[in-house]
Amino acid sequence: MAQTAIEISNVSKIYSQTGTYAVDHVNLSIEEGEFITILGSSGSGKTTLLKMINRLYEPDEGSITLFGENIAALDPVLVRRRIGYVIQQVGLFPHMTIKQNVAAVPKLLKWDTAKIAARVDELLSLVGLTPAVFKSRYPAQLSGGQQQRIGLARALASDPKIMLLDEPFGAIDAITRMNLQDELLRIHGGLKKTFLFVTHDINEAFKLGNRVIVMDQGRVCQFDTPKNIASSPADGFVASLIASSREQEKFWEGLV
Ligand SMILES: Nc1ncnc2c1ncn2[C@@H]1O[C@H](COP(=O)(O)OP(=O)(O)OP(=O)(O)O)[C@@H](O)[C@H]1O
Repeated sequence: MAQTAIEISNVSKIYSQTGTYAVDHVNLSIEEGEFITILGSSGSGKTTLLKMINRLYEPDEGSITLFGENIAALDPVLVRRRIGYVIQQVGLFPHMTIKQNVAAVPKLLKWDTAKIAARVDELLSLVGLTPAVFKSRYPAQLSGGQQQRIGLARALASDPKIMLLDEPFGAIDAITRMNLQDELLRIHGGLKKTFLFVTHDINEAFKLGNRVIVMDQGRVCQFDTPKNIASSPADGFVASLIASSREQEKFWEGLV
């Protein structure tokens, strides 16, 4: 049986400025190797939940364990090194080449030069960019989609077991986004890592996730397979999300 990769027990986060629960008593158990998507509207607590998993934020209540270890007892820097993190604003280092960007964490970990060079080539190929073409370019010389691929390569560099992806394709055009989704599925299938992917797009969530977490106002409304959620929505919010997606389908059917 697969090991539990992430266990979230009764976790809450209350921002002092507003006094309301951004994340409200969340319980989740995620198995190693799963591709989990977190779906919810703006402000539903998706990013806050993700940031508590890599200790960018601390929960006000509850606990989080990664492979059985409570992260509150670990050095936050160590936790972050064990987790790959990709965000919408990729945040590549502008004055470093693509090679230097991808090599940043292995360099911090003091890998030897030959191992780093081989890893950079391997990762660029994995994300679909020819190493010889892209290695010596700077981030500004890449398209948004290519930068996002580099962000993914950089996050994978030290071979973390868990990848957190916060709307990584949010600012990408529809066609590139579809290609990136397919590539991400291929990469996930080959790597056996646990992926947690945040999106507000129901089609993206249902296409990528083997299970989907639906969030609303800090709470988990449903956590199940796309098929089960589509056939048995747990509450009115989930039902309305599915209904809105079906409305869009009808719109397209009406056009052709
Ligand atoms: N640093 C902060 N200080 C105060 N309130 C915050 C902070 N970050 C988020 N919030 C509030 O917490 C709630 C959850 O925010 P969060 O960013 O986690 O939502 P989200 O689902 O990721 O939204 P989006 O899809 O828009 O990124 C929101 O009501 C937001 O206004």
